Amino acid sequence: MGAEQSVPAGVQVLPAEPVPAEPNVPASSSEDQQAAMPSALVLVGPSGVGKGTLAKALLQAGDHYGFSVSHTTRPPRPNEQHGVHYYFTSKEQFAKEVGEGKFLEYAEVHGNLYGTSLAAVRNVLEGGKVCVLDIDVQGARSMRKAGLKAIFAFIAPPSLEDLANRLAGRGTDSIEQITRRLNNAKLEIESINEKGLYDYLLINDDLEEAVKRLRAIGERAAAGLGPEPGMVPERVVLEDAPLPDIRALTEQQQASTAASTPRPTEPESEPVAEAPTVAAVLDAAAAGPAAPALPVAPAAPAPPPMANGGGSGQLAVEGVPPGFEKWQGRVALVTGASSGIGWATCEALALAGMRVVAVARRKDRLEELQRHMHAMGVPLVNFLPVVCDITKEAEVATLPKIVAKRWPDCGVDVLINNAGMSRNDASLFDGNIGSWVEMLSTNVLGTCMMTRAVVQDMKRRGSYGHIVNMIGLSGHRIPDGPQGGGFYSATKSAIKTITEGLRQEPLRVSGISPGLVETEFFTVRAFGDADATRKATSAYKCLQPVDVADAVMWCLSCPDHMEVNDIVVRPTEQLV
Ligand SMILES: Nc1nc2c(ncn2[C@@H]2O[C@H](COP(=O)(O)OP(=O)(O)O)[C@@H](O)[C@H]2O)c(=O)[nH]1
Ligand SMILES: Nc1ncnc2c1ncn2[C@@H]1O[C@H](COP(=O)(O)OP(=O)(O)O)[C@@H](O)[C@H]1O
Repeated sequence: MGAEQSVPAGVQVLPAEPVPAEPNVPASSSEDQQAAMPSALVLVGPSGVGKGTLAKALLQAGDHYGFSVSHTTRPPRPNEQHGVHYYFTSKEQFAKEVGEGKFLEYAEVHGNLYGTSLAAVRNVLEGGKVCVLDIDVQGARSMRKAGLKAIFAFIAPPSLEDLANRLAGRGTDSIEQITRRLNNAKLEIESINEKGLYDYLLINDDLEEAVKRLRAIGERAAAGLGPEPGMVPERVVLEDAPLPDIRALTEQQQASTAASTPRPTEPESEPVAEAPTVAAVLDAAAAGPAAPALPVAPAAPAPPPMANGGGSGQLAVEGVPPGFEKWQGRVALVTGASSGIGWATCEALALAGMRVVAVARRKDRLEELQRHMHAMGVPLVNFLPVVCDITKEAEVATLPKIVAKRWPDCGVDVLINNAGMSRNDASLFDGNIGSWVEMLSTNVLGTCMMTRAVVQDMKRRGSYGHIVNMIGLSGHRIPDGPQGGGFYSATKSAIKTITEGLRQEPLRVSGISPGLVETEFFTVRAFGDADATRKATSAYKCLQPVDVADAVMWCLSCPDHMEVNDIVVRPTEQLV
């Protein structure tokens, strides 16, 4: 295979070269032993590309193949049978079995959970057969890390247009689901460039041809042979072609099968016009009237293994507090995400499986947060950094649109109003009015505008979530009057009142009131004097941002009948 190759517009991936003849190299005795054991064959690729069809063809081709039946929380399609296509299960049961260590890997895909159980793989392998797995990209990464003896084949569509046609033609998914699957497809296709993830790239253009090629690969797996080298191009360049009109395609498909097939009910919402890459979503947002969003760095290699040894599957197990499962795959927006409590909260939410929108003014800090997320093993598909000033009405109003563009059938379910600031020249007696305005704009108006934008969006979607406001200890007492604490405290008691007021809405609202937390708050208060934080926080061990993030997670994890209204936490040694 050559090195980097460019691709004409509209053509999505480079074709892989045909499978060469078997290498005529005599096997060593240890290779003989290895060869006695068939390996697994992992099929990965976007929804609708034909993995299921190819797997079925393989299984029909000979009895040396067995299928690993996965578990899923998605509802069965009309033609699907429990125990044959999937083991269909509830979220609660899935979570319980994750806790029991039943799964080799699991991941959230298109909003549902899917997992490969040890038993499913063992059943096939113990019968001496090649275990065929149909899993998503995250699952493939986890399986690679787990060291499963397997050949990994990425199945690509000839074009996104074809993929859309197949999804629409299958008639099993709503327009919203097809849109979501196509949006994910681009990112999934980009995973071909992750070095060492796949052994083969197979374009499922002509089905017969694709089956033939897959059977040749399957023969190797059956013989316990490894993959041939060089079967994935050095680099696949994905042209950013607009997504086909899904609604029109679906209508065409339905018209052609109208006589025999009942018309599926169409959701209310409009499909998005295109399924851009991560960078394109953000670029498109940046081109909007306001709220310039952050262009994402080029795709990085697969994240390093986490300290807990987890891939995406384990991430969710280790990071999820009991009761938090209900938020997995849903969207949280955190303001003031560039440092301190906001940063720590983004991290906690993402590690527990939420999609996180990180909002802040400082682009460089958001870029750093993005790199940090990647290093922690958070799939970047779940992270949306947005440069936005919460005191600017137009920018705030754009945020729900940016979120909907990135995750089409989603909206903000959890809002963490964390951004807030103080100034040390804002005493009530001779304070700088500019500093008063700044505090009022950020702490009160910013919080209210953000809340308004999110609540209106929740109303529109008919889906109410949870808002957590950083009230702060200053919402309860006046700490340092001479330094202007009076004005700052006034803004924070406003947040306390606003938090209470929001409880009138059908959403859940919580407040958190931390005392001294070791953050840049004090540096900002001192107009950038970096030493100010050290001075303010060195007398005793202060709270850490992660302590407050833990409190946020607890608020969100409480059972539905329980609403945490305000948590007051101080460092043990803080007296006032
Ligand atoms: N990680 C993982 N992914 C799975 C598993 N089972 C299925 N998937 C993937 O989940 C995605 C959605 O599957 P499904 O809802 O059946 O729709 P499909 O795209 O039509 O096959 C596909 O990419 C599957 O490959 C599993 O056990 N683990
Ligand atoms: N090479 C191909 N050409 C045309 N249609 C195909 C091809 N491969 C699969 N299909 C069709 O595409 C649709 C999606 O295939 P499916 O196996 O369900 O995909 P997946 O399991 O990857 O989601 C099915 O209707 C299938 O018959």
